[in-house]
Amino acid sequence: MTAPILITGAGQRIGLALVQHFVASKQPVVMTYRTRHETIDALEQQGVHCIQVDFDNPESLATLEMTIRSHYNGLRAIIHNASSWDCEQNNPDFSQLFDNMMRIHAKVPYQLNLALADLLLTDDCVADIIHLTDYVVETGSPKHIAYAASKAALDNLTKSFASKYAPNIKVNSIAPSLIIFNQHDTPEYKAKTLKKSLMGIEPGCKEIINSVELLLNSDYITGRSLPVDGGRHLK
Ligand SMILES: NC(=O)C1=CN([C@@H]2O[C@H](COP(=O)(O)OP(=O)(O)OC[C@H]3O[C@@H](n4cnc5c(N)ncnc54)[C@H](OP(=O)(O)O)[C@@H]3O)[C@@H](O)[C@H]2O)C=CC1
Ligand SMILES: Nc1nc2c(c(=O)[nH]1)N=C([C@H](O)[C@@H](O)CO)CN2
Repeated sequence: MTAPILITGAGQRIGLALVQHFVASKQPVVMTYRTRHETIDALEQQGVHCIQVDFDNPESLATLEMTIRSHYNGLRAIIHNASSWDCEQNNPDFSQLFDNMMRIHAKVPYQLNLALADLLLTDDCVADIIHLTDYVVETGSPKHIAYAASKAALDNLTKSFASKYAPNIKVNSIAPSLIIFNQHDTPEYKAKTLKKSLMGIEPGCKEIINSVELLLNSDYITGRSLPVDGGRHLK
């Protein structure tokens, strides 16, 4: 029996698309969600193990580790997808914002990678850790300062864990720019954002699915960041 892939923050959008992709390809998957979106019922009916986790809760990591260990003897991969795209404009308490960004984007992946590494080593194939970072790791972001810094920290964790866990576990980042808009995005924001890349499109979750599959199927790529950004760096 193939060991499951663990995906965090998969109750909606990209994480959910990844879960649905793996269900369709018969790859076992276990996911965490914070808010019980209506999607969770359907996933559970399809046999997906959905674990409710709010990583802001200090006990959440120990509880998640215990739950994973009580159900599985190994993991094929961990995909750190959970994220909060928060900004200074919406958070006058900059200290709290910084802590929140660093916790979800860097501290949680750091602690889970250390706590669950032995489960990644039980499979007879090379295992994977994939960090979802962001194009702004390269540039910073004046409107999402703490967010960008925390994603840069996650990108650095990729390098450290790739060295620490080679050759049995590959560790890579996927660094997207626009993949999918949010429901509240205005037409003006969308038009402005589409102009930021050479391709000028909202590509959709398939770009991340394809990138994840590329990394999972590689025997050689590790310690690297896969840019999925429509040529934004050349605009
Ligand atoms: N969408 C895009 O265009 C881009 C996405 N990315 C990155 O790709 C990844 C997926 O993006 P996207 O699907 O838009 O992500 P979302 O903004 O939809 O967030 C993914 C999930 O993270 C969960 N989450 C947030 N905070 C916590 C927490 N404290 N504890 C547990 N879960 C939490 C959310 O839970 P809840 O449902 O409860 O809110 C949400 O379902 C992210 O890492 C993102 O930064 C990077 C660049 C562009
Ligand atoms: N957790 C999230 N991170 C990011 C999101 C998002 O919706 N949730 N969206 C973006 C933007 O698409 C940006 O890449 C382009 O404006 C960035 N990160």
